[in-house]
Amino acid sequence: MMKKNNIVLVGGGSTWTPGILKAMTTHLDQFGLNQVVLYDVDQKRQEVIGEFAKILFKEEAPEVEVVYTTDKEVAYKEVDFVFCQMRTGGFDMREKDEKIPLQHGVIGQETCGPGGFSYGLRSIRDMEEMVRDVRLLSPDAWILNYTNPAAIVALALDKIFPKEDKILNICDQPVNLLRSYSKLIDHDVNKLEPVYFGLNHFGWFTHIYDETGRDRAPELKEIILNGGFRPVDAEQRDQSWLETYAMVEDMLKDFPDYLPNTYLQYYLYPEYKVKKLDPNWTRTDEVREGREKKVFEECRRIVDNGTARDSKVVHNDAHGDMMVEVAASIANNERKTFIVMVRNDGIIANLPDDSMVEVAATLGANGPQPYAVGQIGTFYKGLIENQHAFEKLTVEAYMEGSYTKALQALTLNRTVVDAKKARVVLDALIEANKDYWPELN
Ligand SMILES: NC(=O)c1ccc[n+]([C@@H]2O[C@H](COP(=O)([O-])OP(=O)(O)OC[C@H]3O[C@@H](n4cnc5c(N)ncnc54)[C@H](O)[C@@H]3O)[C@@H](O)[C@H]2O)c1
Ligand SMILES: O=P(O)(O)OC[C@H]1O[C@H](O[C@H]2[C@H](O)[C@@H](O)[C@@H](O)O[C@@H]2CO)[C@H](O)[C@@H](O)[C@@H]1O
Ligand SMILES: [Mn+2]
Repeated sequence: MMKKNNIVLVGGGSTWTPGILKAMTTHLDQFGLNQVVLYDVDQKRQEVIGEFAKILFKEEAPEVEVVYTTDKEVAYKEVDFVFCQMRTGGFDMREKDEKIPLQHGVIGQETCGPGGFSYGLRSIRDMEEMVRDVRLLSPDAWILNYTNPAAIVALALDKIFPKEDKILNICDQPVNLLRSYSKLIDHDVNKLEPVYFGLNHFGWFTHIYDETGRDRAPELKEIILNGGFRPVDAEQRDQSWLETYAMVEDMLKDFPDYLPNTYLQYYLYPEYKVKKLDPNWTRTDEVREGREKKVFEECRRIVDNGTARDSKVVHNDAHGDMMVEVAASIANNERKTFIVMVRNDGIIANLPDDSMVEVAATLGANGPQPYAVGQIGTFYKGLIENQHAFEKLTVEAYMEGSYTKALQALTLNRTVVDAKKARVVLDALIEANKDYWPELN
């Protein structure tokens, strides 16, 4: 009989939580549940989503106990899986991460460049605390992390907890791209086998094999070069995401070797993207007026009506499916393939062992078993080594409280480059983050 798991969702008041919970109710035959706990530091957000969760599970899976709390002792007690998706500082701080760099003529983005650096220094602190708290009450739980910037969080956790073998950092962007490719070639996504290398939000698909062993990447590149690229769920996307996917065509024209992750646009075309971005209206504004508003209004409506059966907003997108399928693959030792972050240790032969690379791996009860990538070409090696140096210096700046390392990190980042600009942006971010960052001297 399938094991029934106790899980906790950290960042239970997240805009993604309803979709993840819905995915849990549709995957109960793959991932058994006994108890779902939602934990958040924000009682108000947690209550809205928590009351929605109670209704959803009462209707779809009444045997599962649902609890929501702001008490860590309740949240982390005897859990099998921690799904972590916190946002330290909330959307107020995301807005500053995006707008402050843009005010200085530099890319302002949640996970890339100075914005990612800024968010990274906030996330590390809370993520470290979460791991320590979880380990006190659930020493054997798997910690599945989605908190961004996942690249920096993954590297920091690897440095702070080098012996941990039950923390896995994952991003849903590769699977979203894979789903979008599958639509372009009208092929079942579950029958496509990707070969992928890079860092999080900084990688490339080299091959997309189908079940006959044929590589569909050349065909996909042709389709995108001739007809552009749209996400699989284009109808639900805001304009900025459609523009982001469209940039894949530009990247392929310039660098036709591989299919790029969408986030590479910020590193390859920083000047072009800065001109396109508006320092007074960024992705945070779009999310606040769009997803956040819709999700909370819908959850309140469901709570008022006492039923979630008629809900269209709380849908089951790639994000929720992947989170549950990852947990199921570990819980049932399914050894399915996912693209995840792991310590390099020779997987990409000519990159530093201590980088946290994003590659395809089978996932089972003993964790990820990555597929070897081998040597990568000079252009990709150069880009990744530079980005890894940025990530490593960011983590070291946090751990050592080092202003110099922070300045080095930002100067190295391809979205900044100029050291004088790096200093101005860093000083502005220090001021904005004084309630969150360690002191940098
Ligand atoms: N890995 C990926 O590919 C991926 C995909 C989507 C979202 N995310 C990440 O998921 C997270 C949530 O995103 P969102 O847009 O829904 O943000 P959100 O602000 O709506 O949700 C985050 C929640 O975390 C809570 N929180 C903050 N600090 C906390 C802490 N220390 N402990 C517990 N809860 C805490 C907040 O109160 C908030 O309710 C972000 O980190 C985002 O970057 C990652
Ligand atoms: O700007 P946001 O808050 O909408 O999204 C930021 C996240 O973007 C990526 O996630 C995609 C995800 O791949 C897809 O499944 C779908 O649900 O949309 C998301 C974006 O809207 C990225 O991988 C995450 O790391 C970001 O947090
Ligand atoms: Mn991501």
